[in-house]
Amino acid sequence: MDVENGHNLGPPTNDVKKPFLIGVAGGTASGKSTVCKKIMMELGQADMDHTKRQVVTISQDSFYRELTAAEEAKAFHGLYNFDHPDAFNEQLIYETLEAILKGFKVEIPGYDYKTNSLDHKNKITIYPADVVLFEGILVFYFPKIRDLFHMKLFVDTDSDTRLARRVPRDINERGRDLDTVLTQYMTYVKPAFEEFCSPTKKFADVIIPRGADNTVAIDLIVQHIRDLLNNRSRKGSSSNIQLAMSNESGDSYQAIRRFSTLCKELTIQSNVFFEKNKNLTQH
Ligand SMILES: Nc1ncnc2c1ncn2[C@@H]1O[C@H](COP(=O)(O)OP(=O)(O)O)[C@@H](O)[C@H]1O
Ligand SMILES: O=c1ccn([C@@H]2O[C@H](COP(=O)(O)O)[C@@H](O)[C@H]2O)c(=O)[nH]1
Repeated sequence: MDVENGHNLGPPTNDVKKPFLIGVAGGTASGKSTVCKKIMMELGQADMDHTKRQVVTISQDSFYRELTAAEEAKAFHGLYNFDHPDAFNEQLIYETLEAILKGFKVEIPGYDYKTNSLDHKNKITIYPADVVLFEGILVFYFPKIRDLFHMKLFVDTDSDTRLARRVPRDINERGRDLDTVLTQYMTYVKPAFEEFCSPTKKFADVIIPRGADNTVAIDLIVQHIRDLLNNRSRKGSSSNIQLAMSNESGDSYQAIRRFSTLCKELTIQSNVFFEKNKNLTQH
C-alpha cells in the first residue's frame, strides 16, 4: 500500500495486530489528550516502551497540511484557520488509518505549535497495537474516516471552561501571546467549533461530559478496553477482535454493544438529571 510521504513502513510482521480503532473528538482544550493519557495510564501503558504498547494514541494534529509562506505569516498573527476541515490532509489521515487497521507499522510527523508546522525531525513511529486512540477536533467530520472507527467518543466540556484552559495553555506551552490567542479564538476557533466540530457529537457512541473529570465514564471505557485485551490474549490471535466484530454472536461484539448501551444510558440519565435539576447547580 502506498502512503504519501513514506509514512507506511512496510507490511505487517507474522503476528498481525489489527487494532480496535477508537476516535476521540471534542472541541479545543476539551480534554481529549488528557482523557487519552488517563486511559493509557489506567491501563499501565503510558510508561511502557512504545515498541511494546498494546494501546497507542495518535493526534490528528500530525495531519495538518503544510502551510505556504503567506499562510505561515498569517498563522503567526492568529489569522490562519486551523479549525477548518480544509486545514487537514484528509486523504493522508484515511490512508494512514487504513494502513494501521491492516496491521502496518507507520511513521507520522510530530507537530510544533510554536512554528505552526509539522515536525519531520521528530517522527513518531506507530507500532502495531491492539487498541489505537485517534484524537482531534475533527476526527468525526470526514465520513470516510468516521466510518473507520470501531468506537467513537466525544469529550464534551463547556465552552467557557475550554477557553479558560486554552488561553494559558497556548501562552505557556504553545508560545503565543494573549492578543493572538483571543483573535484566533474569536475569528476562527469558536465559529469553526460551532459549524464543524459540535455537529459531529451526534456520531459519538459515548459522550463524556466534563472530560477527564468524568472518572465514571473513563473507568467504563478502560474496563471495556481491558475486556478487549483479555479477550484477545485468551483467544491467542490479535486478529480475533476483527473476526468477533464481524460476527454478531462474538464475545467482543456483544461486549461492545453492552458497553455502548450502558454509556448511552449513563449520558442520557445524567443529561436528564441536570436538565430537571438546573436550579441545583446554582448552589
Ligand atoms: N479535567 C481537567 N481539569 C483541569 N485541567 C484540565 C483538565 N483536562 C484538561 N486540562 C488542561 O486543559 C488543557 C487542555 O487539555 P487537553 O487534554 O490538552 O485538551 P485537548 O486535547 O482537547 O486540546 C491542558 O493544559 C490540560 O492540562
Ligand atoms: O499550528 C497550530 C495548529 C493548531 N492550532 C489549534 O489547535 C487546536 C487543536 O488542538 P487541540 O489540542 O484540540 O486544542 C485547534 O483549535 C487549532 O486552533 C493552532 O493554534 N496552531
